[in-house]
Order: sequence, then C-alpha cells, then structure tokens
Amino acid sequence: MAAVLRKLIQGRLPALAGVLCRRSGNEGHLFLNSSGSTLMQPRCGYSSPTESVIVEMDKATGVALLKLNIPPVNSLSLPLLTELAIVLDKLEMDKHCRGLILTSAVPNIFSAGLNLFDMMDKPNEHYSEFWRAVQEIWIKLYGSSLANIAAINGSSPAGGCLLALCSDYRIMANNPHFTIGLNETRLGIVAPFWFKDTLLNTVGKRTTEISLNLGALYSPTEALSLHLVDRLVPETQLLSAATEEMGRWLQVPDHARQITKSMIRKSTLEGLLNQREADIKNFVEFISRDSIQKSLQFYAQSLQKQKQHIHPPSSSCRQQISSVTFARSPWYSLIQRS
Ligand SMILES: CCCC/C=C/CC(=O)SCCNC(=O)CCNC(=O)[C@H](O)C(C)(C)COP(=O)(O)OP(=O)(O)OC[C@H]1O[C@@H](n2cnc3c(N)ncnc32)[C@H](O)[C@@H]1OP(=O)(O)O
Repeated sequence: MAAVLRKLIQGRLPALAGVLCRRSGNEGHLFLNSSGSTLMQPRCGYSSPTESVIVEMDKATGVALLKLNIPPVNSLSLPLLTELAIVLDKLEMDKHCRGLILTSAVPNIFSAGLNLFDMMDKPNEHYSEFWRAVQEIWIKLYGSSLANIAAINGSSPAGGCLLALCSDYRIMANNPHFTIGLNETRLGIVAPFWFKDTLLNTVGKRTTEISLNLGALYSPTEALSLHLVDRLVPETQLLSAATEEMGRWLQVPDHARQITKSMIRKSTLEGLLNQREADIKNFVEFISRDSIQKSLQFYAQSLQKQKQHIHPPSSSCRQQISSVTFARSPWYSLIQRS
C-alpha cells in the first residue's frame, strides 16, 4: 500500500493523489498537483459559464448533483468535455464535497456518447485534442476520490455508457425505451482498450466479449441482469434513490473507501496513464482513415435523416470497413495486447 500511495503522490493517479493529501489532515487548502507541487484551491463555486454542466451542491451533505445539459442528446463534444473536466477538478478539490451524482438535464437522454462531428472531417490536431479530452474525463471520473453514483435517466450508448461505468454505483430509470451499452462496433469503430477494461471490470469477461463484439445496447432490465447497472427504479424515483444510495456510501469513512477504490482501479488507470500519447496517436491514425470516416459519415447521416435509433451500417458501408482494416489497426493490436 505504501507503494500505491507513493505513486499516487507522484501524480500517477492525479485525482486520488489530491484527495489523499487533502484528507490526510491538512486543514487549509493545500493540495498536490500531478507534478507534486502545491496549489491553492478555492473553497467553493463551480458555476459553468454556459450552463452545459449544471452543478447543484448540497452543502449539508457534501453531495454535488451534476447534470449534463446539452440538448438534444448530451453528446460529448470538445467544449463539453473541457467544461466537465474543470467542474470535476473543482469538485475534487472542494474539501466539503464527498459525493457526486451524475445525471442529465435532458429528458430521456443520459448521453449519446462522443460527439460524432468531433470525429469527422477535422484536422488531425483536432482529433488529437479531442481524444486527450476524452481520456482526461475518463481518468478524472474513474479515478475520482468522490463517491460517485450515476443516475441514468435516459439512453446511454457508447461514451455515455462509459461515463456511467466510471461511477461506483449505477441506478437506471426503468423505462423500456432507454438503452445502454458500448455499441462502437455498430458504427464501424472499435472501443479502445480502456473502454473495454472499464466494462470488463464491471460485467466480467464473457459479457464483455458478447456485448463489445456485437456492439450490444441493452434495455434497463437486460442491463440489470448483466450487472451493467446495479438497480432499476421508476423514473420519478431516480434522484431520491440515488441520494439514498449515496447516504450508504458516505457512511464509510472517506479515506478507507478512497484507498480501497484506488486499490481496485489503479492498474486499469495505469493502463492508460502509462501510454496516453501512444493511445492518442493510435486514435488519430485510426479515425482519420477514409474507410472509418465514410462509416462515421454514413452513420451520422442516418441518424440525422431518418431520426432512427441505433442500427448497423448498410452492407455497402460495411464492405468499406473490411476485416483487413481492423487487423492492421493499432487499435486492434492494442486490444490484443491488453
Ligand atoms: C475509434 C475509437 C473509438 C471511439 C469511441 C467512440 C465512442 C462513442 O461514444 S461514438 C458515439 C456513439 N453514439 C451513438 O451511437 C449514439 C447515436 N445517437 C442515438 O442513438 C440517438 O440519437 C439517441 C438514442 C441518443 C437519441 O435518440 P433520439 O431519437 O432522441 O434523438 P435523434 O433524433 O436520434 O438525435 C437528435 C439529434 O442529435 C444528433 N446526435 C445524436 N447522437 C449524436 C452524437 N453522438 N453526436 C453528435 N450528434 C448526435 C442527431 O444526429 C440528431 O441531429 P439533428 O437534430 O441535426 O438531426
């Protein structure tokens, strides 16, 4: 455990490192940043200038309710990811904040996942910046020291599902029209190894094999049976159920819960932290391919024109994404290695 703590403080797991310093008896607002230097942090206040991330802080309980608020579908665009990262940092460093409930302010949608248009027809520099922001959110959420509960009040495909998977506990509204899952293969793209690892850690190997390969999206009842979510409640009771569940998590002393969480998630986090730049390079190389661009364009157009729910690309589109494309892809070999 000493080695774990040392690595944390060296900045290998920045979010947890900040907290361990903060929770270990420092009365003021001194924290270590990821390079080990001290920072002065504000006591409170996380208003998001564009209101795309709404934060309601309950000072009595130390629980922040964070609502994604980018209609129509809370797609995770570069500006939203950037804003979310700032909000998460502020919550992490607020010594009064102990828990985070993540939900959506958009009816029927938790999050549609990554913004397709950030992955289409852009220069490589944009892809690189975008992917770094995606990584950043995963590192902050999966490595968060806060007790983190997802109140999933709508559909949650791909990156939306990943956000929920980063939580410590997932409660979903029991509406059969909602779906959740990592459906990347259906778009002709491949979920990176750390998406896969996050799913694997939650539902186990066999379910990961089936759901990732098929790009499966599950109804709330199916998701519960696979332990993709932990509990279903009627939509009207979602927030009260999340608040009640948070009470259970906050009964545990913070330091004990945080160190335990770190032990469980550390190796998965390090999987990405140790190769962030290579992961970005692989993403840029993969996403900028003509065949992948065509596949994404086809998918985005079908969403826009037909207003349909998830469906696979047509056979003509599938032909463009041959198995050779994936076999040669660094993403493929990354998945093979991990
Ligand atoms: C290569 C390495 C791996 C990269 C990893 C990627 C992970 C990802 O997250 S990829 C993104 C995957 N996301 C999806 O497949 C979700 C697609 N969207 C939907 O299935 C549906 O929109 C919905 C179930 C979320 C909601 O359905 P609903 O009927 O309510 O709304 P729509 O009419 O379909 O959509 C409204 C509007 O929003 C646009 N839109 C939907 N999803 C996205 C998105 N992910 N990015 C950008 N824009 C999106 C949709 O085109 C509609 O636009 P218009 O109003 O202009 O037609």
